[in-house]
Amino acid sequence: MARVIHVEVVQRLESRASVDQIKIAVNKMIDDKLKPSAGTFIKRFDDAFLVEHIEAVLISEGNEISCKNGIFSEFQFVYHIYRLNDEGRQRELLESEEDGEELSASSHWTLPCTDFHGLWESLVFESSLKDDLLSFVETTLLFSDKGVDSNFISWNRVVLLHGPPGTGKTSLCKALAQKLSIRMADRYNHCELVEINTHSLFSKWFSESGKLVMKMFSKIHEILETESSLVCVLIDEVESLAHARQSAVKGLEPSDAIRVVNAVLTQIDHIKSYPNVLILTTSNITAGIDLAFVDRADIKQYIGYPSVAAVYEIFKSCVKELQRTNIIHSKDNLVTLKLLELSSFQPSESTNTSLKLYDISKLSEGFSGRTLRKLPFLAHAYFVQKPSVSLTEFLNALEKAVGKFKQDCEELKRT
Ligand SMILES: Nc1ncnc2c1ncn2[C@@H]1O[C@H](COP(=O)(O)OP(=O)(O)OP(=O)(O)O)[C@@H](O)[C@H]1O
Repeated sequence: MARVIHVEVVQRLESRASVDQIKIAVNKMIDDKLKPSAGTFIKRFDDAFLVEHIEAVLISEGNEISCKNGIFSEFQFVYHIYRLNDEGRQRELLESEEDGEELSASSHWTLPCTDFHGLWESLVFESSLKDDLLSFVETTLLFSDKGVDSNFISWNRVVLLHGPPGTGKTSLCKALAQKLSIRMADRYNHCELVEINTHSLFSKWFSESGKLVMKMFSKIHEILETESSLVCVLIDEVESLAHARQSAVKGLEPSDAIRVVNAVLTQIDHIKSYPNVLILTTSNITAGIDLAFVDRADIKQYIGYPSVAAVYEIFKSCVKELQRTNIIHSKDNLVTLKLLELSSFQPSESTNTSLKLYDISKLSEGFSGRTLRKLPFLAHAYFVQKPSVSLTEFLNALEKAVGKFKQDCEELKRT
């Protein structure tokens, strides 16, 4: 059986080339290249047609794909050719009839969009977490689309990602929506991500806020009426809905609060009946959240702190970005962790810098992804302070930044 390889091609907005023309040109590029790097965007092309029409190509699956030895013939290529929407975030403002004040109730993106381009690839998790999540959701949408009776096989379209702060939950939801819009473009020709701003919903209590929530959801209903549209609704920190409801019940919040929460929950229940909706939720608490629709989520995925291997990959991607921008001027490549393992972590000319980064990664275990992505910046700000450095100098600075960060955390704990 052939293994599927996804070839995601970003066509330039102004390009009028046909799908077939693009497929032929990209296929040739794959054949010509000795080792197209799987999992990273290819942005430089030799072929004039590709330069004119294509922004980037991404080949997913498999790390060691080499075409010269014929391995490619065992794969089946699935092409996803798309253009990136560059309109950015559209805020939906709701206006109070009472005093004309505006409330930013939700944000919308038409997908796939520039804002989330490459987000999926930038997130590093254990083994197959991302692929499993994508397959779960694809199956969910397929079952809904085919009208499988949920009395026989039960499933629903709710995903809950939970875990400590800064571990990439929100980013993963947005990246997942973007990936679906690319991979399922055959089925859905319009895809939208709607992020409900729960915080701003509770920031000010309008007496008519329940009505405003209904107004906001009526637009989502409108999109959902078109079968070929997919709407991904993101509710970040879903526990804030449960908290607000509990506080309201205990009389700690104004009665308007409960009106907003109930309106949101009722609306979620309504839109859940559409087969072309996906509800993505995140939470920083792992204990049960008192909300029925979350409780019934099929996919409850814990997202924890990155392992040493993931830390290494995250740092490696940061180094690559600093090399691309010439802040690190030496072009020496860091090897993959797999290669370090194969060399039994033995120091050699080709592994020394990678081993240094591996040691720094071990020191950084237990940090969130958000902290890890900030550390290279802090390393430069505190310990480099010049426009361009060698990789070794930079790694020394990174090690110091990790030490300083740990010390700062300790001091914070003591105060
Ligand atoms: N596993 C990871 N791999 C790569 N980058 C990560 C990872 N986790 C977090 N990040 C980085 O940290 C940033 C913050 O992540 P995000 O806001 O998605 O986390 P979160 O879990 O939703 O946090 P919070 O609960 O505080 O909202 C992201 O922009 C991303 O760059």
